[in-house]
Parts: sequence; structure tokens; C-alpha cells
Amino acid sequence: MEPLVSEIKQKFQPRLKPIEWRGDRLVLLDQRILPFETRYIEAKTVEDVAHAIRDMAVRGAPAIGITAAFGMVLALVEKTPSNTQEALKTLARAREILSKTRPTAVNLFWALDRMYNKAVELTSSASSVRELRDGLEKEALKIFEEELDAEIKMGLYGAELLEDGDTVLTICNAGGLATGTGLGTATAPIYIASMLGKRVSVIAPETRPWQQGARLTVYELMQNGIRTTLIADTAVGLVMYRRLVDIVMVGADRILLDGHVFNKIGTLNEAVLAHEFGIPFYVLAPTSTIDTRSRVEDVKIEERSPDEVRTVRTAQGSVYVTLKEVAVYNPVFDVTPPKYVTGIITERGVATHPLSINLRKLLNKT
Ligand SMILES: CSC[C@H]1O[C@H](OP(=O)(O)O)[C@H](O)[C@@H]1O
Repeated sequence: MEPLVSEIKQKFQPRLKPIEWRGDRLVLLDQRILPFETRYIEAKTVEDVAHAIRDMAVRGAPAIGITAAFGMVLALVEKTPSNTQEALKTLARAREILSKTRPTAVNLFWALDRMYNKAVELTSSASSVRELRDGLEKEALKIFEEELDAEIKMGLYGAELLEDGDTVLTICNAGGLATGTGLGTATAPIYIASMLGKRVSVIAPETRPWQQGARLTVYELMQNGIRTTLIADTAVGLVMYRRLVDIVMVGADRILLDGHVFNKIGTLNEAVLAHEFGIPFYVLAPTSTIDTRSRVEDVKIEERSPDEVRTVRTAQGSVYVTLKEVAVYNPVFDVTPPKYVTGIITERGVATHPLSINLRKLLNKT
């Protein structure tokens, strides 16, 4: 598969660069104001990175992980510790700050642990803080490259499931904006199938309240020439009932070993409806999104500001669509039980039922 991965890596020139490392700063495409305005923000400190993740200037499980990884490097850039032991203390503080930004996407914690453990390993041989920082920078860049390779492999596995003329239903944005690489997870099969000559189109629900579908998925798919139809979230049932959907492909923020999938709010609705209408429902995620330790009850489902539901984003900024005083409950993820999942597509292959056994097999695959 490797030669094909290299060929596709050369062929796929993403229009968007959501995350760019500049050696002493991170340049992030501000996703809070797309598609109305293309604005980049510079993150030069750990706090800058924490704010960008918390405020969703950058979002999407893999993109959050990659951004946090570079945030750990910036911890040694913004103020150079006096020695490598002080550097470890600085990195522990940075991990603490970044781990508090958003609770559901496991990629954040996976990336922070990987970077900190790498730092511990490097301090045993690094003769200076600069050597430690250079080693950490290499690790963050490696995470980015591994993520892109994983998406290409997921895309190849997923593209095999797509026929010429198929329509894919998605949710939220699990595209190149959500992973930072420009290819995405749920969108990777769509881009690669199209590259391989299959005419694939997409139905993208707007994905209230943050509108990742209407503002981000529509934007990136159309930029990449994919035929896209936007629908209201409440229309997913009817498009399935009318057989307008051949397959559902969604991303994930956290997948448990028993096959429970945490993803954007509304994913459960699509999964249950797809199961009812006999439509294949696939989840796409790199193995860095698989949480091998938690049970369903251990996972915190993020709740965000009530104003995300009370308002809608427009080119002029957010406008209220209801009474400002109304009470709001705003969970931004849900959890889909494994019975509603046809398969989980990772860079190591596709796990089908029994998911609990086959996910472990994929993780143990060398
Ligand atoms: C590549 S999957 C990304 C995943 O993250 C999104 O959530 P958010 O926009 O709140 O970060 C959504 O759940 C996507 O499926």
C-alpha cells in the first residue's frame, strides 16, 4: 500500500492549510469565521494554543491533537528553561493547561502523553534544552505526517466501499479542516474515490449549533470539486427514507474498544436511522482515536456555551435566533452504541463485528 500512499500524497494538493508550523509559531486557519472570511492566527505560546483549541479556532479530533503537540514545543520556545529538568517541569505545566481545553476528543490526550513521554526519553540523552526542543519538534512533525499517512490509508479502504455514482451522508466536518492535513477522515474516501475516477457526491447536514457542516464541510468539499448538497439536520431521516443515501461515513472523537463511538451531536440519530433503513454506517478514524482504557461512563461529553444554540453564525457575526434568556442544554457530542455501526475504518484496516475483538486485532497488527 505504501507506494500508493506516496503517489496519492503527491497527487492530493489540498486547497487549505489549516495548520502550519513555522519553527517558533503555529499558523492556524481560523475556523470560527469560515467560509465568510479566510483569516489566519499565530500561536506563539501555550496559552495561545489553549485558547485556539478551547475557542474552536482549530477543531476536529486529529487537528486538536496535532495543535496540542506543537503547543508542547512552544512551551520551550516562549521561555527557554535553564536545563532539561526544568524543561520537563515546563512541559508538565503545558500538558496540564492544554489537557483542560476540551474533554471529549481522545487525540488531545494521546498527543500530549506522546509528547511528554518523548521528552522524558530525550532528557536521558539530550545535552541541552535546545536539543530537547529539536527532538520534540521532530516528534510533533512526525505526528502530523503519521496523521496524513493514516488518512490516505483510511481513504483507500473507504474508497473500496464506494461505487461510481454513490451518495455519502456525513455529519459535522471530518474533513481536512478537522485533521489539519487537508484530506480528512470521513472525507478521505470521497476525495480518493474521486481521484480514482468514481463520481461520488455528498449530502452534508448543517450540524447545528456550530454549523461545521454548513460552514466548513460544504466549503472544503466545493473547494475540492465534490458535488455537495446541504440539508438541515432534521432532514437526515427523509433523505434516508427516500433512498437518497447509499452509505453514511462519519468521523470520531473517541472510539472505545467495545465499539462505542463518541462523535458530533447528531451522529447517534444518523446511526439509528441508517440501521432502521438498512444503510451501511461507517466510522473513520486513525487508531490514535481509539481509547483502550475508558468505559462509556468514564467519557465526558463536552457541553458548550448556551449562546452557541441561541445564535447562528453569519458573515456579519453571530445573530440571536431566539430569546436571550431561554435556558439551553448544549451537549456537542453523543455516543453511538456498536450495534448501529457497520464498521470502523482505520489506517490499519476495517474493523467489522464483533467490533470488540476486531478493534483489538487491528491495534495488535504490526
Ligand atoms: C476528523 S473527525 C473530527 C470530529 O471532531 C468534530 O468535533 P468538533 O468540530 O467539535 O471538534 C466532529 O465530532 C468530527 O467528527
